[in-house]
Amino acid sequence: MARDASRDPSLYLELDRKQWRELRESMPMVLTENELDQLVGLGEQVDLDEVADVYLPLSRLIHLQVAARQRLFAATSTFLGDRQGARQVPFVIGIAGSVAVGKSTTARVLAALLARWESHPKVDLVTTDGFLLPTAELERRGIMHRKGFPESYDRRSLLRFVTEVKSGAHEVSAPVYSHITYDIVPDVRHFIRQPDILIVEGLNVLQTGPTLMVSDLFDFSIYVDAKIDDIESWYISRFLQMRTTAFADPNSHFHYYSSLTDDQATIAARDIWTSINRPNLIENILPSRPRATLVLRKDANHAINRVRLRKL
Ligand SMILES: Nc1ncnc2c1ncn2[C@@H]1O[C@H](COP(=O)(O)OP(=O)(O)OP(=O)(O)O)[C@@H](O)[C@H]1O
Ligand SMILES: CC(C)(CO)[C@@H](O)C(=O)NCCC(=O)O
Repeated sequence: MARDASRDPSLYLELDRKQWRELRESMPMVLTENELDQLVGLGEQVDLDEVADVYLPLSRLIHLQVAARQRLFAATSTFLGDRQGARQVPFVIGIAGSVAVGKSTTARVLAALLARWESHPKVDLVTTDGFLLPTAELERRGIMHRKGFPESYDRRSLLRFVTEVKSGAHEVSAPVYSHITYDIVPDVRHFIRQPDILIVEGLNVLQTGPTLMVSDLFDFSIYVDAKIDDIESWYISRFLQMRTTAFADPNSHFHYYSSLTDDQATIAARDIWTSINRPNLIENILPSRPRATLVLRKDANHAINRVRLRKL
């Protein structure tokens, strides 16, 4: 059996929440309860204690790394004899993890905290959903049932997009995905204009391959982790809740599900989980976990109680 590098104690530091929280040092709490409520997704349970214990130390670590990374870029610039002097290169953070694990909430909370630093106030967030192939193309390729798998994305466009942002392009745009229509929104773009920090959130962003991939451009990466059975139950309960929220919209691709009973909806959700999202987690997402700079591990109640940091 292949050796699992993530078990090598010399590469990683495992900390429980109490140990991690001490690394916050004097970072002030900069979010109010109200601001936090706007950031937390359906079914997620981040509270101000978790922001203080988990996200503030993380914001401090990333802030230190942004400064260090600028010095590294400056070294290359000196080597090249670049007379313009070093420019600020956007710092790119990848956030990976299963469907329904809470990546987008993590991304939004982190973006809000990082934007409070004076030295890097402009933080942008994109999700790789926008780089899914349009439904018509997924159908043409016969892979509608593989949505979220690596082959369902336009990976070349995603790589080009992040490369352009990092190269300092004045304006770069990404396509936009709608969970309501379950498809790319025609003629709508998300514009990014020279951010200090770009967060790229998506299931498979930590994947590597024989060619250059978006993961090669990350300066820091986070994997949001939990037990598979816990994520399944979060997926199912979010699905049940969506009957009266997102699915209730007559335009929703899933509108039909809004009229299902609890039992019927549970069966439907479990079927989607078992046939699409779980296999993707096992085959593609979990194997990318050892690569993450930081793993945030959640317990069944969604609380982040363990952190694993790659120190080398
Ligand atoms: N079918 C849907 N209809 C409407 N909204 C949806 C649907 N599926 C997911 N969402 C919402 O879209 C956001 C992102 O969900 P998505 O499935 O892309 O990611 P996820 O991996 O489940 O996200 P997360 O890890 O943030 O829970 C979440 O806030 C979720 O509540
Ligand atoms: C859009 C993705 C792929 C990722 O966000 C996901 O939410 C999705 O639609 N997965 C396909 C199966 C499902 O509807 O859960």
